[in-house]
Amino acid sequence: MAVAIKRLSTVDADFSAKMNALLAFEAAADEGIERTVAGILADVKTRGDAAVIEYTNRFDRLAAASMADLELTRVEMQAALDALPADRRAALEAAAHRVRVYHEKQRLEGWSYTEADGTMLGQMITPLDRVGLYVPGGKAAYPSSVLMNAIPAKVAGVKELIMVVPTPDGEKNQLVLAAACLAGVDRVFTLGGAQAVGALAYGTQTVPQVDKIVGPGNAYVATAKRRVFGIVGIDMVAGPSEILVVSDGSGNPDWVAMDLFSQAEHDELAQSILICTDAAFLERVQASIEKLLPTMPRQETIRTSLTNRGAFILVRDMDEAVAIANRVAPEHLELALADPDPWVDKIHHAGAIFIGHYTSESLGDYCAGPNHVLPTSGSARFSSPLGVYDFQKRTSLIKVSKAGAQTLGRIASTLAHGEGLPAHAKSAEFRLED
Ligand SMILES: NC(=O)c1ccc[n+]([C@@H]2O[C@H](COP(=O)([O-])OP(=O)(O)OC[C@H]3O[C@@H](n4cnc5c(N)ncnc54)[C@H](O)[C@@H]3O)[C@@H](O)[C@H]2O)c1
Ligand SMILES: N[C@H](CO)Cc1c[nH]c[nH+]1
Ligand SMILES: [Zn+2]
Repeated sequence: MAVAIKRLSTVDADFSAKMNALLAFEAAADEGIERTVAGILADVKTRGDAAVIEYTNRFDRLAAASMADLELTRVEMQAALDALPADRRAALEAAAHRVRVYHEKQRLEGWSYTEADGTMLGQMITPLDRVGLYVPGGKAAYPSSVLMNAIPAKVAGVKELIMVVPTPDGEKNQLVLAAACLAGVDRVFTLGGAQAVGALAYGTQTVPQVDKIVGPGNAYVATAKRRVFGIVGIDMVAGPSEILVVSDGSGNPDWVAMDLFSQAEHDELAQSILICTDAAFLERVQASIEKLLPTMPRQETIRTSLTNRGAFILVRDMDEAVAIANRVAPEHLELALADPDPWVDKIHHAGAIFIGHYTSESLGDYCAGPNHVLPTSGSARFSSPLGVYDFQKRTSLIKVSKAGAQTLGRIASTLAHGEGLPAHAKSAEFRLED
């Protein structure tokens, strides 16, 4: 059965309406999910461990009697790392190294300057004390997400990393445990969904309350993160994975088809879009999809994702392609072009840009170095990849000299009177000499 991927063309009169429909999906806006998550969070807040255990047993089909059954020991994590086959361990270590090197460049440094009268002003950078890492594990296990979340946190100097990862049916993914060990995660609980987010946000008798929760997850996780924001910090509300390929008809259609599959296989809700200036190339990619899909183990997920949320968009030229890409603001954008470099700085909204035929998005997911936790659902218009800066806080520093207090005191006093706040004015005036 052919994959009925949507076809759009900029020459169509209703192109704009079709684009709106394509982008209408809003992550976690489902009312049923909102209600379920609100109930779980309230229950975890009130009953703590008991509620966490009940929801985990229900949703992940476990039989935990106490929280001790839902926490992994250091010994277990080390054993997982030690038992890894040599090729997997080498790949994990190589990826961890590359991710660390890239993220070390992101560390924010403090700064200060001193004015002529001796007043010093500056900014101090401090790491967060305790962070919760959500590692998804419902439909697939993500050791790479352990590295992408934990390594920047460690580079920032976070003192304590608490990881949660669901283990449906009690299946513990050994590569996930090994990655947690390698990345220096402090504690791991086998919890998922809204109950895991609630435990980290409110703290329970066993799970320590964290300052910030980071990491992607499904709609239950995203909704829970949005609801606990304010009690704790969050990195972003991540939706399903997305890829947008911009093609000029050069390159291999099989490569493009597989790149579209690579995000579609994550989730039925993932989005894969191909924008192309060449109608004949779109047909070649469609043929590649039909040829390659039967060879894929997760073909039903890919088919559903491509059918419901995928699209081929025929454009008149590269300027149109870039304008549409900027409107979509995708999580991942591939420039599958013969000469991609001139187009890079015309892309203003994308989580990550993959430049040229050899840069498959999958390399970024695992080991190129940049983070794979990226803004989705158009939020690349205003937010950035997860990075070291997400684990650092800025504090302003102000040290006013006696001379500085005279100049600043007069300005502050005048403005404070203007705001009708006499105590503010007096506190500045007390320090004036005349
Ligand atoms: N942005 C990224 O960097 C990135 C990386 C990896 C994965 N992802 C995305 O993360 C998502 C992972 O989703 P997942 O489902 O595989 O794992 P998940 O860990 O996010 O969710 C699993 C949990 O969902 C909860 N849940 C499931 N059904 C429920 C229900 N009916 N009621 C209440 N709770 C329920 C359960 O508690 C379960 O433990 C995918 O969309 C994938 O594309 C994103
Ligand atoms: N593509 C995902 C982010 O959207 C990250 C990932 C992890 N493993 C494979 N891929
Ligand atoms: Zn991926």
